[in-house]
Amino acid sequence: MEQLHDLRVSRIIRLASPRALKEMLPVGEKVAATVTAGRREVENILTGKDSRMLVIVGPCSIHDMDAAREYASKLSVLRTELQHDLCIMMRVYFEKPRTTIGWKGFINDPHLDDTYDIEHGLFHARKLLLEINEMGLPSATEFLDPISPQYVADLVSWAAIGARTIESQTHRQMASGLSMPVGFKNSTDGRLNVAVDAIRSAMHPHSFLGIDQEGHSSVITTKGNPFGHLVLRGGEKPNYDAASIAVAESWIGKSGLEPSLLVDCSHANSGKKHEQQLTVWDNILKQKTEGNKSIVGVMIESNLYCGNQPFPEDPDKLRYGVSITDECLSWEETERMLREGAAVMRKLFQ
Ligand SMILES: O=C[C@H](O)[C@H](O)COP(=O)(O)O
Ligand SMILES: C=C(OP(=O)(O)O)C(=O)O
Repeated sequence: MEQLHDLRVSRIIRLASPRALKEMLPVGEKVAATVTAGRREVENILTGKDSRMLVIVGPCSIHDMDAAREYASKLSVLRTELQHDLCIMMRVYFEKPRTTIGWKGFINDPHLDDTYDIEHGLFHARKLLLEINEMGLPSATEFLDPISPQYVADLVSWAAIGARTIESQTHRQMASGLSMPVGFKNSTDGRLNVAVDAIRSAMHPHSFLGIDQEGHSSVITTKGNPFGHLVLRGGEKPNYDAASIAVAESWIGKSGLEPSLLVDCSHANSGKKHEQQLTVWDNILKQKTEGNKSIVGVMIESNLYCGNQPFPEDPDKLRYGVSITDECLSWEETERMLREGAAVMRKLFQ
């Protein structure tokens, strides 16, 4: 008989189960407290019980554990300093959705050399998330692969469904079972309706195919996620200005959702130019000063040093602390803008 299966599969490597990884890298009390408190903070901001601005800030992607740790230790100090006005969490993105092809993030290819050592990627992603939470700094990430949450989602306080997967039933189902609030991005061309559909879909229970903690394929039945919200990331044109925010508010209002949204200062809102994020941030602060209530948070792409660098032919030649995906603001710029933003928020609520 002719072979009928795996005609285009060249390799299958069995991985350790989620439970086995968690036994190797268990959660301690401090980490559990950080994750839970981070999730509650986001929930309270989304429902208006907490009037601070949520700030999800950090590298476009994680590729170097040392640089990520250094960034996290600086950010955890700033989080404490500005905690009365801003709720700061670190963007810790291990999975990258690509427009066509490209490096798909640390979990997929941690050595940056097409060896796809996913076991290493999952281990070190989990280890870094433990370290960041141990600093008292909650983490935010995008979930892209529907299996990876089983390995790391217990360490995440805010999650995103990205612009490229917002219409995917698989991702909406996954979000319905995630334990943290989930931000849904508008589509890459700027449509809001698909993100609103995603939020409404994820609010409901679903049953679907997934894996359990032992790695066995299973029927997963979820309860629905009541903390879905819209993230404006721009599309064919930016959508952070007051007129675009009014359109978003109307979409949310019509759908009966909580009137809370986040603005991504990067991506199509910045034209992927790192310094443009400052313009978006200033505009958001101006809208807040003028009385806007619906914008409850922002996302900022920031690293130790500004800009980005090409994906390396030789990973040893990488510049330390510089993004290998989208452009990022430098740490100095980030610190300055967040201090200014905190001062604006403080004045508003005095
Ligand atoms: O955040 C990173 C990128 O915007 C996203 O992954 C798409 O990147 P690409 O268009 O370079 O593939
Ligand atoms: C890819 C990202 O965003 P978006 O889905 O908005 O393009 C990202 O935040 O890394």
